[in-house]
Amino acid sequence: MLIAPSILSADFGNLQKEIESICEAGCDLVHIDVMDGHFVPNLTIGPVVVESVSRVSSKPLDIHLMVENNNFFVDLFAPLKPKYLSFHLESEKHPHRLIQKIRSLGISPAITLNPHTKVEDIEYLLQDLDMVLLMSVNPGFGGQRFIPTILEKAKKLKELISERNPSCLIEVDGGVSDKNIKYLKDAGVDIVVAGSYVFGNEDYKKAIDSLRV
Ligand SMILES: O=C(CO)[C@@H](O)[C@H](O)COP(=O)(O)O
Repeated sequence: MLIAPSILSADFGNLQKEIESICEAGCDLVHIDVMDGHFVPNLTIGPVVVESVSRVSSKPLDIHLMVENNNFFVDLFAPLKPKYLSFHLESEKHPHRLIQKIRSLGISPAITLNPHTKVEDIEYLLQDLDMVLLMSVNPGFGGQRFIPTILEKAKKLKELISERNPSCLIEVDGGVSDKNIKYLKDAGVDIVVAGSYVFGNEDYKKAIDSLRV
């Protein structure tokens, strides 16, 4: 299981220290939530802050766009060379085209599904994706409760992935903790995003290690 702490729950007054601490604590990716105030009712950070994060992070960036105008935001963030760049299926009319564009920029393309969206909706995109991000809360805020139906959804997705593109990874984001990590592992999840669970713990290493099942 790979662990990607979401910096949405970090102390933004001490962001450099926070990033260095999670990297030293052994995280695998640094997860960055980009929100535009339209697709979701919250606003977060832009490329200026993310560029600063990339300079102090020793781990690759995993950027999750929660925006309406995906093309505009892909152009903004691609120069920062994240490992993954994901966008929401629900906000994109031409997901296949955007996946090709992200790949052509040398970045691993990923797609995100809201809790209500069926995994079958991306069946014919799977062969072009490196990762699928399943939201286990409604996007927009940290600290929400985990939606358990995501476990069934992850299992269905795993089946589709094994038929269509076994190297595509499954990431789950929202309400992840030591209470549900075993179920996520059993459902075939490869990467978990954890915000409040990691940053709300006094010992980041202990929190990250507890998710490494
Ligand atoms: O994308 C989002 C929220 O939209 C997530 O990345 C949250 O930031 C995860 O926070 P926790 O649920 O782990 O506190």
